[in-house]
Amino acid sequence: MTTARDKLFIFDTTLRDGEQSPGASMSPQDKLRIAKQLEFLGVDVIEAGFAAASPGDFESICAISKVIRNSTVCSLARANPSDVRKAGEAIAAAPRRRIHTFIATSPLHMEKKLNMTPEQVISRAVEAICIAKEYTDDIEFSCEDASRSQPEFLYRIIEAAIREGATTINIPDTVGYAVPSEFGAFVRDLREHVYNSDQAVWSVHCHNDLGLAVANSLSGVIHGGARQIECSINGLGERAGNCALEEVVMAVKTRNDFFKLGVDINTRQLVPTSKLVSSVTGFPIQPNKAVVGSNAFSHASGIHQDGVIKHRETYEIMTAEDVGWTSNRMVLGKLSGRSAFRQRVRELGIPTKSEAEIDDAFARFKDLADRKVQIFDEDIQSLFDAKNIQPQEISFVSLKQESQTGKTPVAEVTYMDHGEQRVGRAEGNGPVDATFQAIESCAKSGAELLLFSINALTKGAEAQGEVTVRLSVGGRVVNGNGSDPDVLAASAKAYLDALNKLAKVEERKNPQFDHEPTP
Ligand SMILES: CC(=O)SCCNC(=O)CCNC(=O)[C@H](O)C(C)(C)COP(=O)(O)OP(=O)(O)OC[C@H]1O[C@@H](n2cnc3c(N)ncnc32)[C@H](O)[C@@H]1OP(=O)(O)O
Ligand SMILES: CC(C)C(=O)C(=O)O
Ligand SMILES: [Mg+2]
Repeated sequence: MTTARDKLFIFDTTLRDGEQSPGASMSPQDKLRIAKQLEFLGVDVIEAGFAAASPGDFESICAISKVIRNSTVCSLARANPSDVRKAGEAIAAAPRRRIHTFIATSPLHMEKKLNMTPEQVISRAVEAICIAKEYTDDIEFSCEDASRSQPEFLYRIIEAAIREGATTINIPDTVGYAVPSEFGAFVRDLREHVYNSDQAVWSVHCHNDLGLAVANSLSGVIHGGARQIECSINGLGERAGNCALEEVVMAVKTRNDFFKLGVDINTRQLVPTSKLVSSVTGFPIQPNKAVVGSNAFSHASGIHQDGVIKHRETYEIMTAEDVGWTSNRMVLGKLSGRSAFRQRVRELGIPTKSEAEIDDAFARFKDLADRKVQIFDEDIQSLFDAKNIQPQEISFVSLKQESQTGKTPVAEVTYMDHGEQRVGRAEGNGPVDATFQAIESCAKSGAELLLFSINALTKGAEAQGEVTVRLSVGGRVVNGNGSDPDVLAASAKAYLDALNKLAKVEERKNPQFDHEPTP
């Protein structure tokens, strides 16, 4: 447990600034799911929305306030009485509740946007804080566009805000204009010149227009003395986004020797939270994204793979498990070496008689990798299978489909499993899903579908469809392919092909593998 002095508060704004990402609008149900996950992750504050923005946002903050118990629930409000009252009403049910009121303080914004004098801006801020006090004693005040504001004006407005009752002072780099050393010094200068600065927690809110949001936030903490960082999952936010929560948290944790600050975040929930936000918003996570990208703990080059196999820390500064991945990953390709190849062969349970046999297969592997971008487990298997081709044990027989607009599609798939005929029938979200569910109703493999793609093998409406599915079970990943003029039949064939490959991996690992059909 960390003490108040050395604790760094994590203020999550995925549901407010995150939703300002063009295209990232979230339904109230989605927001509630994300809020619960953020609470589980352990964030100190959840900025649940902007109550005055719409009746939907108001209701969604109310709903979140009713269920969240361990994080503070916060609503944003402009510095006007009606926004502040709406925010206060929306968060009323939360045991820990905060009103976050803001007004722009840069000459540009005050003159061109607000059309207010600096004195009017100060009195608006003070009035908003005064009204907020009717609803809570946890009040945050933000000087929007602070990094382009004049320090002398900021001293005055911040002093007035704290005097009126603001308990957190947030310094936003609203347009991502700051650079790290300058921003840290800027926050420190404000803290040193505001006479009552010690009566509030100082916070930073950095945007990523120049890709500096995490660096600026950390500088605000280490050089400026801020003790709250405003951030969002996957760095979601207005324009180029906000400081990414997963990055800033792991920076502080991994370099605790330098930061010496406590963050009470359950880091094993970072990847699940990132995946949830990505699936709700439809914003994919780039593979090379720090911490939560699929490549963040993947090693593709032989020298690195060899190092990691010998001693993980040679090329990893965090563990994959600590941020919520199942494990790190060795990706086999043309840059891989013998070490990683040998390890994968063993993991797949492929029997080998000698090092020479592995060397021989490795030479063929390099040749294949020169021609194929990604090498999957079944490609490795096939290097050894070439001499010992086994018949397909699971094979497609026929498919019946019932699809009609407005009705749930139903599929019936007949297939052979080690000599037994199996017939599976199921409904699904679409015809392809119904087909896969029908197979799973018999096969019960528990496989997760990682990829589904269709290509036309020939031109024209009668084109043969080639389907690829990628399945994962217990860390094993295989691809299955199927082709047929009927893309649904091609999909069923591809799924069954992948199940075949999974079964072969099991057979190799455990020769006693039971072929009895599932009842
Ligand atoms: C930096 C940030 O991220 S700030 C948060 C940004 N988020 C959002 O804007 C999302 C939610 N916003 C909305 O739904 C709408 O903009 C509303 C409901 C808040 C306001 O809608 P409208 O009343 O139609 O106003 P509109 O959005 O066109 O203009 C904003 C008005 O607020 C004023 N304003 C802007 N910021 C502030 C502030 N912090 N305090 C007081 N007034 C402000 C503007 O000067 C403008 O006033 P004007 O209409 O008198 O010129
Ligand atoms: C409302 C404030 C904190 C904001 O989002 C910004 O200035 O970027
Ligand atoms: Mg912002």
